[in-house]
Amino acid sequence: METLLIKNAQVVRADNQLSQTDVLIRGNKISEMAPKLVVKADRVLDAGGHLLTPGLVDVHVHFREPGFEYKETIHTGSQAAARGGFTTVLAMPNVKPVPSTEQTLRNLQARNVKEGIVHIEQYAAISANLTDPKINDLKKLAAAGAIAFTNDGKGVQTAATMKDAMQAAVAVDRPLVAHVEDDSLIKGGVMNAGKRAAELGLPGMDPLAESAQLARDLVLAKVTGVHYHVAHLSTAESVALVRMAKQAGVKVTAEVSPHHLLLDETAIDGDNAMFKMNPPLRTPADRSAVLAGLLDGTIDMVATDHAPHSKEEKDRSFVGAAFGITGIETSFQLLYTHLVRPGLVTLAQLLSWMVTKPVAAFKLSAPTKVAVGERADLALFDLDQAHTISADEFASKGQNTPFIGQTVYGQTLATIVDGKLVYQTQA
Ligand SMILES: NC(=O)N[C@@H](CC(=O)O)C(=O)O
Ligand SMILES: [Zn+2]
Ligand SMILES: [Zn+2]
Repeated sequence: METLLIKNAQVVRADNQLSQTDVLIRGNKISEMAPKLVVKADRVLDAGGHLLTPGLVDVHVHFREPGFEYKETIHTGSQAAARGGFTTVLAMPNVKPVPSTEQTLRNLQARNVKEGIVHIEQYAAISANLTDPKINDLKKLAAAGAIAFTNDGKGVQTAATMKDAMQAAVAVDRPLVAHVEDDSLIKGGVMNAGKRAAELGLPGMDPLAESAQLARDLVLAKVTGVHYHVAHLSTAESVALVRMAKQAGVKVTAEVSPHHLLLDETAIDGDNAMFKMNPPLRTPADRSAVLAGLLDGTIDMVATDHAPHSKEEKDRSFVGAAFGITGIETSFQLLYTHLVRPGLVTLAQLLSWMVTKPVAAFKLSAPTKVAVGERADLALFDLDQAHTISADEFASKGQNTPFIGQTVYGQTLATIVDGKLVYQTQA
C-alpha cells in the first residue's frame, strides 16, 4: 500500500491545545502518529509546523453540473473545495435535470464520483423541479443513496407539501433540509427590507419570509418527529425560533453561512451585486444574533452555500443579477481571521462547526479527528502568513464574492483525500 509521511504537523486537541506530531498514512488510513516517526515512506510532506486538521465538511454547496456548467462543474467545484480545505461536501439538487427520480440521482452520483476530487454526497429534491406540490418518492431516492432531501433555492410553499415530505423523510430516517422562504412575502425584493434598501432605492424582502415559514416548519417537525435542518439561517427571529424549538425537544439543526456571520446590509456599498444572495445580508442586530446563536449551540454548524455564477450574471445591477456568492475557498480563512484570531472563538470551536457537527448531524462517514485508524481526509493550514484574496486565484469558475481584496490568515497548504494529496500550494 502507498504510504505518505507528514512530518512536523500541529494538531488541535479537544482542549484547544496544539500538539506536534508526525503522521504516517498507509493507503487511505492514518496508521501511526508520534512526535517523531522514523519510517520510510513513498512520499513525504513537510508540514513545517503548520496546522493539520480533519478535512472540512460543507453540507451546502452548488456545483451546477449538469445543466449550468458555465457557472461551475463538479470538477472545478471539487477543486475549489480542496483548495478551501474541504474533503467532504453535500451537493444541492438545483441542477438540470433536478435529481427527483432514482435514475437522475444515480446519474448524478456517478458523475460526482467520476469528476470529483473530494467526497461528494448528493441531495435529492423533495419535489419535481423543486416546486411541485406533490413530493417525490423519497423511499426510492433514499434507497439510491440520497444523503437528505431539499428543494434548496425554493421554499416549500405549502404546509401540506412540507408535512408530506417530513413524514416521508422520517420513514427513511434522513434529514429534511429547508430553504425557508415564503414567496408571498418576497414581492420582488432583492435585498433585506429596511434602512439600507431604502437608502439604495432597491426593492426589499421582508425578513418574515424566512422566519414565518420556519415557525410553520418547526411545528410540523415537532409533530412528525423528522430531523429538520435549516439551511442558511439569517435572522434574529429565526435564531429565537430554533432556540425555542430545541428547548421543546424538536429534532432541529441549523447552519449559518460565513457571510451572514461576517457581513450585514451596512456593508453593501451601492448597487453592487457581489452582495446579492439569498437569504440577503440582514441588519447588524441579525448578524449579532446569528453569531450568538452559533456560540450558544442554537446554530449547529457553518455551511458556505457556495453559489458560483458567471461574470455576466453578476455584472448586472442588483435587480437583474443572480442571487448567490461563492464561499468554499475563503470560508475557513475568513472565519479564522475574524473570529478565532481576535479571540472571539477557539480553533476547536471553529472545527466543531466545520467538521464535527456536520458529520454528526448528517451521519457522515468523514473523520472528525486526526487519529490512528481514521480515514486520511486531512487539511493543512498556514495560520501565520497573511494573504490577500484575489479573483484570479480561485479554482472555482465563480469569482462572485464580496470578500475579494480582503487580507486573511489560514490559507490551505495541502488537502488530502483518502490518503492522496489532492491539493498543494506551490512553495
Ligand atoms: N444562495 C443563493 O443566493 N443562491 C443559491 C440558491 C440557494 O441557496 O437558495 C444558488 O443556487 O445560486
Ligand atoms: Zn437556499
Ligand atoms: Zn444554497
